[in-house]
Amino acid sequence: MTGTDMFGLLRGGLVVSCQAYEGEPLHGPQFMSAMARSAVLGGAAGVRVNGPADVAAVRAAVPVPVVGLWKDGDGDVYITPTLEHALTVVRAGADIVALDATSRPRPDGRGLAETIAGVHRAGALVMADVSTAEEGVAAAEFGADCVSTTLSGYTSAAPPPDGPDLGLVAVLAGKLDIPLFAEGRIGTPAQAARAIELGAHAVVVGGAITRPADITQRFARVLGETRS
Ligand SMILES: CC(=O)N[C@H](C=O)[C@@H](O)[C@H](O)[C@H](O)COP(=O)(O)O
Repeated sequence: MTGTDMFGLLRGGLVVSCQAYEGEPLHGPQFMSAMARSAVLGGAAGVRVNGPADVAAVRAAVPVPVVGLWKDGDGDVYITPTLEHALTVVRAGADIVALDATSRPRPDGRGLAETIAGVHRAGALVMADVSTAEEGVAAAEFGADCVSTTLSGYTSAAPPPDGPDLGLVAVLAGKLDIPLFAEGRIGTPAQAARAIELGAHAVVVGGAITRPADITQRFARVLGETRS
């Protein structure tokens, strides 16, 4: 499938990020493929999945585009930090590889353009996860197929803000001529719709849909305040 076809399938739609970390009750390919199937039943146009095992299981379980990534290492750059990680994610079956496209140095010493070219040679598309408008524009110049606002709020020591960075969505939508994905802390359908109005090609939602412990905590905290 060409990039145009792939992004056509995602236009105006919802990509559900299905991720659970090691140690969490839902960690593991069987749970994440069930989560992805549930998302597709609910109308997801695509899914975003972490790690080769989950990517392979989800690829086999759903017919929609799979955005794959591999969070690894304890450095600043942890979303698909090297070209080798990216190629492993492609081999696992991802259509699009999401990778850190911030201006920070990558641990394998490769530049972003070289990394993107390597993913293209392996037959997949690249989603550039950025934190600023400048990084998004640079990623497009370096050959990324699409940009996502994934890392806004996560590159400094300060805790991330509560809501999504819709300001960045608006600015990048005005600067890019490749698809822009709004991602990060989108917590309500209204915020997702607003991101599309502001020019996003599609919206990625994770925790608000796929993290039941966090969702439960939001309710339990409020009730806890009223319990004696
Ligand atoms: C910053 C980072 O590492 N983001 C990760 C990227 O894959 C995921 O942990 C997020 O769940 C995903 O971006 C969706 O965002 P949210 O869960 O806020 O809807």
